[in-house]
Amino acid sequence: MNGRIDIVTIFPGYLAPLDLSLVGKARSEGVLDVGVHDLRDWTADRHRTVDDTPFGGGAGMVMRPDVWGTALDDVLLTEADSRTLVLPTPAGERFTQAMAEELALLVCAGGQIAFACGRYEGIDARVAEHYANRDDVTVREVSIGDYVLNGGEVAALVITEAVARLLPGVIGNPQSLVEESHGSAGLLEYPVYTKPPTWRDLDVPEVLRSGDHGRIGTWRRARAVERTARRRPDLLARHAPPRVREAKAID
Ligand SMILES: COc1cccc(Cn2ccc3ccc(-c4cc(N)[nH]n4)cc32)c1
Repeated sequence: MNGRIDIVTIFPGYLAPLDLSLVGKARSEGVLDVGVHDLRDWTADRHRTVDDTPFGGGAGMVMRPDVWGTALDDVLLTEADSRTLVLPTPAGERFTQAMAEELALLVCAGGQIAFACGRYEGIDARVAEHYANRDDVTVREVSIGDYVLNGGEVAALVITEAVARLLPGVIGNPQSLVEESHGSAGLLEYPVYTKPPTWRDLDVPEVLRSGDHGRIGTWRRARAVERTARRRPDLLARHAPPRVREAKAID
């Protein structure tokens, strides 16, 4: 796997968590290449200006297209198998596990994922437009949820972690990827327990201590369906077997 992830930001320190834990270990072992770049390194003025006032008026400032263009032309690698420019924004398509899998497959194939982390009121819209017009770059404007952050860095951390953990050699036990929520099962995670068997008068469900793996599997699936129905019925509809979906269509 010789793909890579690059992140351009005016707050490189925000991406320090990528030096830690599993992603940090994968980077130090050469399993994954991640580059963090300071956008101000591509400014040409003594004040290292990256923003300006918005055309059409309104509060706040907008990030300049010229600085972003100079930076991204440098960061986007012609030698990569592919180039995907991810622009975090509240106005983006929703980030999902399916998108994480798509991006992970690109990185596995030697592709580059480049994040442009905006601040202020966002990045001049022509930056996304320019790179979307290039036939060697794919642009994804992505939201990590229906809430407003102050910039794209947290979204880049979220997306990078969700993608990196799918890459070969990053997490110790790939089997756990199969069993996870939003994974192939499409249901929420069942509740998990460990020792002690009783804690503050609360007992671990007896079935989990029975050693009967058939019963355990049935219990876990039932808890996952129950939890999904209660907390995320939208996922359950997607997960329902075809006959149930047909029945709903008939109703
Ligand atoms: C662009 O429109 C905006 C409107 C109000 C504030 C901001 C602040 N802001 C700047 C850059 C930026 C990048 C991503 C996000 C973001 C993503 C998600 N899921 N929530 N918030 C927010 C960002 C932007």
